[in-house]
Amino acid sequence: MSVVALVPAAGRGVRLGLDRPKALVPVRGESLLLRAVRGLLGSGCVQHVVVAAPPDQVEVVAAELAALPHAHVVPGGAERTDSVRLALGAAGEVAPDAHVVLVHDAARCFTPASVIRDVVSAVEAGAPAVVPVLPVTDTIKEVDGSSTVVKTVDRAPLRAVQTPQGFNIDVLRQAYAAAGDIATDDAGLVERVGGKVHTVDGHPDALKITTAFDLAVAEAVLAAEESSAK
Ligand SMILES: Nc1ccn([C@@H]2O[C@H](COP(=O)(O)OP(=O)(O)OP(=O)(O)O)[C@@H](O)[C@H]2O)c(=O)n1
Ligand SMILES: C[C@](O)(CO)[C@H](O)COP(=O)(O)O
Repeated sequence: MSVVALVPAAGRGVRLGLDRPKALVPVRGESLLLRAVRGLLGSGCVQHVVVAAPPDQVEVVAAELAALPHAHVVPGGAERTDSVRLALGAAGEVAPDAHVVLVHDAARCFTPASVIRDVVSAVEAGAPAVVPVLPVTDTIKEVDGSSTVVKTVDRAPLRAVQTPQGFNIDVLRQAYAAAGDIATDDAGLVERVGGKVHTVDGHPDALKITTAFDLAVAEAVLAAEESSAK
């Protein structure tokens, strides 16, 4: 029995606006993707990784990960959901004994190992689907089409969702088999087929690198960590 992680990394990074796919963008000399895959394998609870690469960059991505054992690369799709579906298909061949599957954004490459382990432990303890979450800290308002506030939403029960999201592999396969549409996250597909999704504590370090500001914050935090370690 093993744990396989699927890493959707086929996005273009339009909001980051650089000259290459976001997963291949370096932070202090190492790409987001290399950091994400190494973090999964280094957590001690993931045995196989399947990366969904931009279809025209499969060889570049494979070369990027060549030094890591147990990392496989497949072409991704047009939407994140398509990329995960393709990686999930390949997982059956790469890790036929997998009982737990994680789905982890390459763009959340600073996720602490403790979060990865907590998600895996919760699935192994019997949860069909598990997501790491953080409380919402801003005031949230609903607005209408003319940018006018309709109401202030009670934020107490709201949570911001991170990755890795963990699943019993049969549950995720069933959700993807039933899904006729895309979703912004994988647990959303499990919800649509009536599956129960559990939560564990997320971590601020598991932020998704989306904009140039996020990248600058990551650079600054790593630089500070490196200089305090000297
Ligand atoms: N067709 C796609 C789109 C996204 N992703 C991956 O899904 C994760 C979360 O997506 P996001 O952060 O939105 O990345 P991009 O789609 O690249 O960003 P943008 O929307 O700015 O282009 C990323 O690791 C991204 O590479 C993917 O594998 N396949
Ligand atoms: C999966 C995810 O990272 C959870 O927060 C997020 O939904 C991805 O969304 P995106 O719009 O594809 O960045």
